[in-house]
Amino acid sequence: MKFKPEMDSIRTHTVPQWYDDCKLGIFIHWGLYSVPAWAYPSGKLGTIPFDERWFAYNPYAEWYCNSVRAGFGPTYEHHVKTYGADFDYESFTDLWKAERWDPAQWAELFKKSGARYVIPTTKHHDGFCLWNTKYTDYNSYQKGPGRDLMKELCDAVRSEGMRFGVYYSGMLNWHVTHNAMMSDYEVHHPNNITNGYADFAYNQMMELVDTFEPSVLWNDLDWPLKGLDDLPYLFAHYYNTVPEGVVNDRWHDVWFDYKTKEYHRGDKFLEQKWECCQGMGLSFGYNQVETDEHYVSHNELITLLIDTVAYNGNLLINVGPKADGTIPEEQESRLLYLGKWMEVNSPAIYSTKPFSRQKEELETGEIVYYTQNDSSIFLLVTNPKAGNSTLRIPEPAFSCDYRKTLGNFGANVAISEGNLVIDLLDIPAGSAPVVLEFTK
Ligand SMILES: C[C@@H]1N[C@H](CN)[C@@H](O)[C@H](O)[C@@H]1O
Repeated sequence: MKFKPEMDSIRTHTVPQWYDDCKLGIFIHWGLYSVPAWAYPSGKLGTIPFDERWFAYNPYAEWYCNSVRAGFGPTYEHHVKTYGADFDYESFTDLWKAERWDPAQWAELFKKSGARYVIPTTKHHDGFCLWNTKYTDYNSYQKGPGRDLMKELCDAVRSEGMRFGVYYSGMLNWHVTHNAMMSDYEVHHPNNITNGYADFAYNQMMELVDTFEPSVLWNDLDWPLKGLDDLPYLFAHYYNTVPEGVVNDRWHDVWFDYKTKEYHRGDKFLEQKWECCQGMGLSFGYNQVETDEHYVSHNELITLLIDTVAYNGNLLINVGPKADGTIPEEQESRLLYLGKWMEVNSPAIYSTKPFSRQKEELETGEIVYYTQNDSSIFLLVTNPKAGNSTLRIPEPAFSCDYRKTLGNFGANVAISEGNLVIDLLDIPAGSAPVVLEFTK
């Protein structure tokens, strides 16, 4: 066995090339919370104080259970009006049928989007498990849909040639704790800090490793504090079982292969591999209250990917399916649009590395990004003007030869008075970002 259950051994693990190259993944938040599918679209994570103003007005629809437990606020009021004050969260198992779910359709759509890995919630904070786990009957095989949703999805994803990872909420389990969490402190100090719960989480994570041999272990928030000593055993077993496996950074700072960001991007890493996750709207779980206005636009989604890849990151964009197993049209439309763009422009995305300059804002309003591979430098122009326009890039970061545009538009390129001057020709109105390739 290459890895021993000691941190010195674990620290020898490096980020596998596939993870660095693939750049785009699909996150999926699907569970009991998809039945009520209701949250107050209060605002983006990071823009609202992380106190009652966030927790009682939580825009994350997958936090429905906790928002109702608050006992006040819009979600609580919606729950009482819609289901009655005595309707407990676990009763949603009787209403969740997934009657229109076709995992092959999901996998086909994700493949078309250009994504190369898929990470579904196997168990979110509510504690309901989406696989036939032997550690609790509170799962989708014993209750609700009556199916091993993760096995079916894993098979469909892999049959499309994509990698399958698993999200697991190690720290929180609202099937075990019953008080509302109304502060960051309470979220990180739940009262299920028993050794028994730590063992439960460890056993379930080991079961996920042995059952699915997932390409990514995506733990959320933190790991049970009485289970931290278990982690070297978990990581060693995981890496010995899945040699190309990769682990995120939400394990109480014990270890990570890559860093994560959620919505709020702030200062981006460059040397360290990282991943940004967010919904297309303000929520991960499907929120029936959200309309198209809450979602990033089709072109903003592409810019989000570019702004992540140019800084050495991967974008893990979330899909929040409806309880019946269909994907909301607004989300499907954005994934297909992204996929059409990737069909033409993916050479500037897949298997690239950050360039010496990542982004610059031009006086004419365009924002230009750079990526590179061994033979080319790519210049990606977001929000290009319609028709013909001229970009002037002062003190250009390179002097190599212009090769071609990636797409159906023209360009003339020259160096003039120390500027890289690019005439963009025939850009359609509302165009997605356009890409020019230069030969090193
Ligand atoms: C990906 C997101 N992570 C946060 C915790 N930071 C969760 O609270 C949220 O529901 C979602 O799963």
